[in-house]
Amino acid sequence: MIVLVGFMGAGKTTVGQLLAERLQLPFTDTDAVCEQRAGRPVGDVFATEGEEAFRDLEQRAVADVLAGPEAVVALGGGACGRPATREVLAAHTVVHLRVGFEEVLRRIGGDPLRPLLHRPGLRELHAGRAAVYESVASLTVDVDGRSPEEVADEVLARRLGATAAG
Ligand SMILES: Nc1ncnc2c1ncn2[C@@H]1O[C@H](COP(=O)(O)OP(=O)(O)O)[C@@H](O)[C@H]1O
Ligand SMILES: O=C(O)C1=C[C@@H](OP(=O)(O)O)[C@@H](O)[C@H](O)C1
Ligand SMILES: [Mg+2]
Repeated sequence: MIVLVGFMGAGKTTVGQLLAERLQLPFTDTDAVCEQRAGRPVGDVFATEGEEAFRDLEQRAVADVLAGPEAVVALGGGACGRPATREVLAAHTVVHLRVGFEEVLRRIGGDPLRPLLHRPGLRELHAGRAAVYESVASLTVDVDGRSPEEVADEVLARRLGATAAG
């Protein structure tokens, strides 16, 4: 598996789709799996059942997807908060798409569909999560100011380089 982690707006979903096309692998987004299982959008689950209920649903979705057939997988930005998820990730190639806080605001500052964006303390959440992403990542790619294609190219070049080096 190639698993993409990083903060909201890093481009996990966008770059994941590109990578899957280039590698001719299926693409799975764990938010989409959660929405399918819940029968409604992520924001609705947050609003009606609360964040912890969403995290439970997300933890199960991630575990199931990572136990399935080979794919490119984009996680939701908060999925690595669960210790069980961090443990499962140890068996996979995990790429941290590292995005700066200002870039997050430029990309998705106005998006009403991401419930956490509109909470106080977003900058602190961004800073705190960076260490968590780094703790699970086999590879970190900086994405600020770069197109999805450029980011996908770098992931492929560095991943293949890492494979060739053993
Ligand atoms: N490299 C990029 N440069 C500019 N905008 C991007 C880039 N990657 C993604 N975006 C845009 O940023 C937003 C968030 O991208 P998305 O793939 O949903 O991120 P994530 O899944 O990490 O939250 C989308 O509107 C997307 O079109
Ligand atoms: O960072 C987070 O806690 C979240 C990120 C979202 O996914 P993206 O990272 O794909 O935006 C989605 O799972 C949910 O809104 C919560
Ligand atoms: Mg996404």
